[in-house]
Amino acid sequence: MPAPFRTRRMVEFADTDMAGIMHFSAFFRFMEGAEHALLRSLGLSVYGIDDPAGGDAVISFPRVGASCDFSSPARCEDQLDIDVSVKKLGRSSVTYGFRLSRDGDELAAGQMTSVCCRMRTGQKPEPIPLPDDVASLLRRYAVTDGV
Ligand SMILES: CC(C)(COP(=O)(O)OP(=O)(O)OC[C@H]1O[C@@H](n2cnc3c(N)ncnc32)[C@H](O)[C@@H]1OP(=O)(O)O)[C@@H](O)C(=O)NCCC(=O)NCCSC(=O)c1cc(O)c2ccccc2c1O
Repeated sequence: MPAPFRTRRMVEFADTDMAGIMHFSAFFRFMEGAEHALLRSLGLSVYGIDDPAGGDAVISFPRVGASCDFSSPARCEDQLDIDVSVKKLGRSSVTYGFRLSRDGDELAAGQMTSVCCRMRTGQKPEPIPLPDDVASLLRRYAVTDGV
């Protein structure tokens, strides 16, 4: 099984709540930031990729699902390791899995699903098949057979 993509991020004061622990919404920001870092590491960008059909539409990845389970609190100035893997590659969708840990101890685990879409101003996003080159790059972090 390939190693997950790993990035590290410090918990800032603004990520915490009045109890001094990281707010649940910040976990989603950390997961999203880690996914964007994974895309950058593959030469892709969160701002979009070229339309395989040509033309000037933007191809991007709106989210259709996100969840996270929280098992232990994180505190201001903790350094969190965020591991990202690709749990599922569908026709147009990508489901990422995330593990957030501190010094090897898991604090939270989550997942997010994005759909590859052609985006046109004022129109609903149009799901399109994942371009082969993008799917091939994402497979580097695939964790299940047949992905
Ligand atoms: C995105 C949609 C246009 C998809 O339309 P629809 O759901 O009708 O499409 P399909 O039924 O054909 O399904 C396509 C594909 O998605 C899978 N899927 C659908 N729903 C779910 C779900 N809930 N969980 C898991 N998977 C789901 C389905 O199985 C199909 O998979 P295949 O692999 O078999 O093809 C439409 O759903 C839509 O417009 N939704 C609203 C999107 C939205 O507004 N999201 C919230 C804001 S987006 C956001 O926060 C965001 C964050 C980022 O970090 C971004 C980064 C880069 C770009 C954009 C970002 C972004 O928008």
